[in-house]
Amino acid sequence: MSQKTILVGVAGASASGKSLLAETLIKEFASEHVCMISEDSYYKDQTHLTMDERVKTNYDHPESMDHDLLLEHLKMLKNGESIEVPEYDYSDHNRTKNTRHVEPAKVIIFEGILLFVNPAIREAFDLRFYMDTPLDICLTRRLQRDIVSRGRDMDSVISQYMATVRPMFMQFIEPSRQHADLIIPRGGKNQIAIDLIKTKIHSLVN
Ligand SMILES: Nc1ncnc2c1ncn2[C@@H]1O[C@H](COP(=O)(O)OP(=O)(O)O)[C@@H](O)[C@H]1O
Ligand SMILES: Nc1ccn([C@@H]2O[C@H](COP(=O)(O)O)[C@@H](O)[C@H]2O)c(=O)n1
Repeated sequence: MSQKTILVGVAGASASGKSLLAETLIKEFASEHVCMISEDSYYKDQTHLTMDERVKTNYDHPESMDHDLLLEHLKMLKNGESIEVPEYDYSDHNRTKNTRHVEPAKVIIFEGILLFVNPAIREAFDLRFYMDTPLDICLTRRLQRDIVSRGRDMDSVISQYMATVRPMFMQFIEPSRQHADLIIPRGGKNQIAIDLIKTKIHSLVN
């Protein structure tokens, strides 16, 4: 593909609405080639660990991510090469054996909590957005989502939140907002923000 791929990064707290914003943008660009990749696909392989050990991993610390592979993939997409994105299983706390083949589309939206922490990774994005959603709303949404879709119970969500999710947000994620081009309040249903982002992406694509 000769056309340059625009790489968009959406960061913010867990359950702040990153995926919803990305999915909304994909729908708005209906006829064009836009796709989404989750940073969660780049959690390190944990096949060598037992399930008891995997449960104890701090999934909100940058060390839990294979950011080397993510950076390599960002560079490959920019060079017009396709990538094989690992598939992640939250119930197993591990990558599966499957991958998703992703072609260098016109626009690729990456969403993830730690995307703006590593300088080389954040600089690979043409546009950087940060979801500014109050933490109490994020926790309420995370409780519902993790129990319904990620195989968790209320006690495990709350104890993980207190032990790692909130402290790592304070240490790494919240400070990384300074690297965003645009800070988005009111989550993934903020239609004015969506319209502004669409206009900017259109101007970069054309
Ligand atoms: N503005 C919103 N209003 C209502 N529910 C929302 C809103 N934004 C996100 N959600 C819901 O909250 C949950 C977490 O949102 P999601 O986009 O998956 O967060 P993230 O990708 O940041 O972890 C999902 O179930 C989603 O549908
Ligand atoms: N095995 C795992 C892997 C990740 N998490 C949590 O996911 C959150 C990031 O994903 P979002 O879609 O919420 O942005 C992160 O806060 C991790 O705690 C997990 O619980 N288990």
